[in-house]
Amino acid sequence: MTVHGTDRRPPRRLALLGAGVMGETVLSGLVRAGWDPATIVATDRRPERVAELEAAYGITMSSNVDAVAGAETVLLVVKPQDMTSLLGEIAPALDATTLVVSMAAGVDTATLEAGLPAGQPVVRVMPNTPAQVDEGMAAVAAGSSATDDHLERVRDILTATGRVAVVPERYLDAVTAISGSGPAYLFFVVEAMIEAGVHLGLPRDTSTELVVQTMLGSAKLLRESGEHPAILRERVTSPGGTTAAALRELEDHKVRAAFLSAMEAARDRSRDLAAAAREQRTGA
Ligand SMILES: NC(=O)C1=CN([C@@H]2O[C@H](COP(=O)(O)OP(=O)(O)OC[C@H]3O[C@@H](n4cnc5c(N)ncnc54)[C@H](OP(=O)(O)O)[C@@H]3O)[C@@H](O)[C@H]2O)C=CC1
Ligand SMILES: O=C(O)[C@@H]1CCC=N1
Repeated sequence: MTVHGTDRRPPRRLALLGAGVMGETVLSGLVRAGWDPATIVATDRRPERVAELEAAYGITMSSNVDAVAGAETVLLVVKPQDMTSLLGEIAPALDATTLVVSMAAGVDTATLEAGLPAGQPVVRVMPNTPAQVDEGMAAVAAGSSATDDHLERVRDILTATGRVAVVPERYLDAVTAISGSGPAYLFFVVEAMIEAGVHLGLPRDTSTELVVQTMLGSAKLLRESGEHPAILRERVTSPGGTTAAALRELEDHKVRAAFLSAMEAARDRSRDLAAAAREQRTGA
């Protein structure tokens, strides 16, 4: 059921604007963590998406302007390219005390603040999709009017689905390249290893199980041992053995350098998105 207005419902604690992949990741995590769906209102552009999310989570879907009216916290989870117009749409409807949290790659707090009423508290977040299984990694930076209480509120939302680091905003393009986009690189590696297993003659399901459990077990070993990855790698690499033969190929193919270039490209793309958002704003 789509409800507009504020009649006889509990106070809206959270408005989530843009319920795509990342928006649903946050939404589902909060509901899993026990947030009352009646205190969450979300929006999306596509009517079929609205119906799907109402049915799945029992939350209210609304228009952007109705959603932000009276909300304590507004989460912006639209693509960077859609941010300027969304800010323009909601700015007149925001209460002065409402905390605005952006999860968009690139778009900096100065640009967000410039599109909102003066003094509006803003926090920028870079989350990632492993939050879907409560193993997220999010980094958070405060805008010029955000207080420690605002950061604490954002931390409460994000710790429902994983870990949170508060960082200086100048780190966020690098964070985006590492943990924001990072799951995609690891899925890419997993995909390549599964294909390699098939190439070596393993049935696809056997190869998949071997690779996925190896990835999970290696991550757990890293976390629980606290050892440097180079030490753990050395422990697998028997002198003159199979691992040394494989690692030699990875070095010959410059895989380490490729990772560095890939993450520089992601960092640079984040900067480009920021510049485009600034231009959109000043051209608006
Ligand atoms: N996916 C990820 O792993 C991560 C994403 N992010 C950030 O999260 C944001 C969203 O990314 P993602 O979820 O992947 O993208 P999606 O395209 O899946 O989700 C964005 C959603 O917002 C909707 N939307 C666009 N404009 C509006 C509007 N004005 N009002 C309401 N809804 C709107 C889109 O509709 P439509 O389909 O019609 O465009 C879409 O459903 C991005 O800024 C991205 O940088 C950050 C970290 C990780
Ligand atoms: O690819 C992107 O732009 C978004 C930001 C980080 C992960 N996904």
